[in-house]
Amino acid sequence: MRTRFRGLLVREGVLLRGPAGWGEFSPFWDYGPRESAPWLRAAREAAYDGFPPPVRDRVPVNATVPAVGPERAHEVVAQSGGCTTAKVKVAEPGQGEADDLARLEAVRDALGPAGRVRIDVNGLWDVDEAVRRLPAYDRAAGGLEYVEQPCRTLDELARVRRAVDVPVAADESIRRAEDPLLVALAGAADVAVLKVQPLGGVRACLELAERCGLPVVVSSALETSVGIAAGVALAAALPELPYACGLATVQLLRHDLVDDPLLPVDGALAVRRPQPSPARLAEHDAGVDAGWRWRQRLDAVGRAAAGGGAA
Ligand SMILES: O=C(O)CCC(=O)C1=CC=C[C@@H](O)[C@@H]1C(=O)O
Ligand SMILES: [Mg+2]
Repeated sequence: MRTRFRGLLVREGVLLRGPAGWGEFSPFWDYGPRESAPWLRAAREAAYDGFPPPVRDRVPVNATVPAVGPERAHEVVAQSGGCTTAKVKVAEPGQGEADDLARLEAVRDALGPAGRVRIDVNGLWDVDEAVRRLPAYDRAAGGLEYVEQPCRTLDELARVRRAVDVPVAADESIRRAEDPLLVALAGAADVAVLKVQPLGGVRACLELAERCGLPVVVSSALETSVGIAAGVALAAALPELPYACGLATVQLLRHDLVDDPLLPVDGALAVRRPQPSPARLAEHDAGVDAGWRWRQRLDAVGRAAAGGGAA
């Protein structure tokens, strides 16, 4: 990673190759075998089944702004490849409200008045804190498009949604839920953030999108361009795509595995599936120890996916 994101400085994963192409299996290490089973299904879909046909050939994307200082936040937006929407991380442990507000002001300044700004709290506020803070964040951002996962539980999201004017998007409440559809039933969100790997693949997400009835923002799980291509395939196949997607995250990585990475041009990603290059695969081989850890993990997740194994 270029900057610490989600507490991470290094991203690891496995690529699977099958008759339909390459798939990426890269669950974060805090996902156990059972929770990682959908991630494996997503990689297998990419490798063995391929993706459903697209209905568009470009996917508008947002710049993703980590919990950095205002100067750096300004640069991230200015160098984002023409993105007119930015998602800003807030509520970083160890930082305060003043850090968030300064970052939001810098992002609005970089985007200009026509840009859109959304924030991601990753569930770190309680209801009172969300209701108290959101008006100031809304002002500093010059208007918020939505707040992603302001609190942890569905009940809390629903209470925030009733108390504030800023629309609420659900992310963890969908990707880490036993039943991802509950979010719509509980009236907890205006927008569903869908990530292909944790939700078990492009087709599983299309079905979920149809059943939950909420507008969808497709977002990444910090994959290389191989995994991002699956997110792009989902965004390209959705009947409606009213928001910019969180798929411009290859920029957060220092390296990629393809020669022609999925980076935005004029604020959008082209709908395509870049291939990893043998030279880059060799260069970024994670080594014998990591290889061994991932083989063990694949075995455990494979067992969990087949119906056994630990959580
Ligand atoms: O949505 C985006 O702009 C980029 C993706 C992104 O923010 C995330 C990817 C993976 C893990 C998460 O912590 C984070 C998120 O919470 O949405
Ligand atoms: Mg999120």
